[in-house]
Amino acid sequence: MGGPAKTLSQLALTARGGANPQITGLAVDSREVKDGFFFAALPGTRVHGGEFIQYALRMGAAAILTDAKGAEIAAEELAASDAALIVTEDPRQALAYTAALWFGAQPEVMVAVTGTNGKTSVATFLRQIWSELGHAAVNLGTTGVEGAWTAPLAHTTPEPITLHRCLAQAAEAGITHAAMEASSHGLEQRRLDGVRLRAAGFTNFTQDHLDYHDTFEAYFAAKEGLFRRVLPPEGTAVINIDDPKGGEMRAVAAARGQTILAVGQGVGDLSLLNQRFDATGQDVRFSYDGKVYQARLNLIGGFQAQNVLMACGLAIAAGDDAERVFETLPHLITVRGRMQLAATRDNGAAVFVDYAHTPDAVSTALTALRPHVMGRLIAIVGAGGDRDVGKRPLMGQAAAENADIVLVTDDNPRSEDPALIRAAVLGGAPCATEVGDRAEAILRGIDSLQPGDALLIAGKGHETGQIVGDDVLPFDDVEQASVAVAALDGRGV
Ligand SMILES: CC(=O)N[C@H]1[C@@H](OP(=O)(O)OP(=O)(O)OC[C@H]2O[C@@H](n3ccc(=O)[nH]c3=O)[C@H](O)[C@@H]2O)O[C@H](CO)[C@@H](O)[C@@H]1O[C@H](C)C(=O)N[C@@H](C)C(=O)N[C@H](CCC(=O)O)C(=O)O
Ligand SMILES: Nc1ncnc2c1ncn2[C@@H]1O[C@H](COP(=O)(O)OP(=O)(O)OP(=O)(O)O)[C@@H](O)[C@H]1O
Ligand SMILES: N[C@H](CCC[C@H](N)C(=O)O)C(=O)O
Repeated sequence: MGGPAKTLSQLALTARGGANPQITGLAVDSREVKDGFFFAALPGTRVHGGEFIQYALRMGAAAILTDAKGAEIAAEELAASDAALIVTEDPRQALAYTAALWFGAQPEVMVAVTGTNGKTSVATFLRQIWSELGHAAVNLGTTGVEGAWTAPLAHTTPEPITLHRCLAQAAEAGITHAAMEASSHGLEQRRLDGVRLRAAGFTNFTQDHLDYHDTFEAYFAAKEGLFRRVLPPEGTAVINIDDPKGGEMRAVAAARGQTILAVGQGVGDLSLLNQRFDATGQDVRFSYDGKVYQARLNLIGGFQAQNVLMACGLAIAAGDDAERVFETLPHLITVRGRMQLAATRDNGAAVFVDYAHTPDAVSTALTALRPHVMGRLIAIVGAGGDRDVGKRPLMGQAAAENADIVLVTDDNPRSEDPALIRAAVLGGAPCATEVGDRAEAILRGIDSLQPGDALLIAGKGHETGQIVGDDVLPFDDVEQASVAVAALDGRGV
């Protein structure tokens, strides 16, 4: 994949001294370098990639891309080598454009969506809409590549080499439409800079990832990069103007000359007017271009209507007819691990699995379940290890404020002591019950369900493993829920 060797100049790169070798492949990790490769030695969060230039040269690298620091670290080895050297202030951006040129093809219609919560949901709904309209479509993000062509992904927004390899494979497989998620890490690290977008969406902005971005301002600046840098001026920005940061994002996009399509509740170009909830979903009324529409959504959770409207806005912005887009809405199905009905007890009580792993998502998910539930709302929450520590008590608080009963349990403790993470979550939910073992928490939560009650198991959604230290132990909330219901109600799974 990537075709035959290309010279540096074919990749729009200029090396010091004008060297122009043939490149046989690209690598961002020195351990993947082979003879004739281009190695991007990037400044890292733990170490500078310049430390691995010596190894890459030994493996036969024909060209090295780095910044001044990387060139300084490997000055001696570079001087002794005849590999071409490209030094730039922003090697991550250069890598993104190089990967785009190397792999060449991208699906013809590409859009991206950013925001703290809702990216996977919007991208998945958009892919479903496109598929209903007859387009060969995929969505790419936290749940991998899904749709007419599938592949696993390790990141929500893959690094440029993986991303462009994947886009080129999708294009070669006949995929014409792709909706991708733009994570703040991905934007900040310029992973999307070489992607040709027609439209981009902004869902919302609340607390997450402050372990990486340090401040809210830096976190927002990363997200803004989608409209400030990646989406071209002729693209359409689909903005949720209900979010307190929506106005700011709209101003960034407008200043760049992008067309704005505002989505909101009772305001905006695509405006949600009413919602009526029942046990299996909701009926929605909305307006677009001066006309009022009504549609059935077989989706649980009021916020999913906002995500659906954002997906509609992106489909329209990317070129589809609005009336035809709206006709697809009754066919949309639950996104894996997002307000997914995992099991139902014999007494009718329902168990939902959801990926809420931020304070706002926990409160949104629980608030959204209320109108679908007659009895009590029980929540199981936990927070991930090696992630934003500030969000832990806030997640506990969000659960305590919006559920009738809360159980605090483990969610990917990674390298941390799970008891300390639980203690931090319990700090915001002092009345909660602590049950470290997640399977036991699920069993106890389900055991307590009475007729009309519902249980929300938050945090892991589609995930299939519990990360403890360096081990990934098989664990699937949906599976655990159905096993527990079967055991308690005396049926086979
Ligand atoms: C924090 C973060 O985003 N790190 C990403 C970053 O790596 P880094 O800066 O930490 O790398 P490093 O370990 O300091 O090493 C520096 C450089 O040396 C290279 N290296 C390292 C060792 C070696 O032997 N040889 C070598 O060449 C590395 O490939 C790297 O380019 O650049 C790497 C290459 O592009 C990424 O793989 C890596 O993602 C790591 C694995 C990661 O877990 N990222 C997560 C946090 C992430 O990106 N998450 C987002 C957000 C999800 C969400 O919204 O919830 C996502 O898009 O998935
Ligand atoms: N529009 C929304 N507003 C607030 N919360 C939402 C919204 N959409 C989804 N959520 C909550 O966030 C959770 C994660 O949703 P989703 O996976 O779509 O977001 P994401 O941005 O892709 O997250 P990540 O990048 O971390 O995977 C959902 O399970 C739900 O609890
Ligand atoms: N993309 C998010 C997912 C978090 C999911 C939750 N289960 C956790 O492990 O904290 C992250 O890596 O921060």
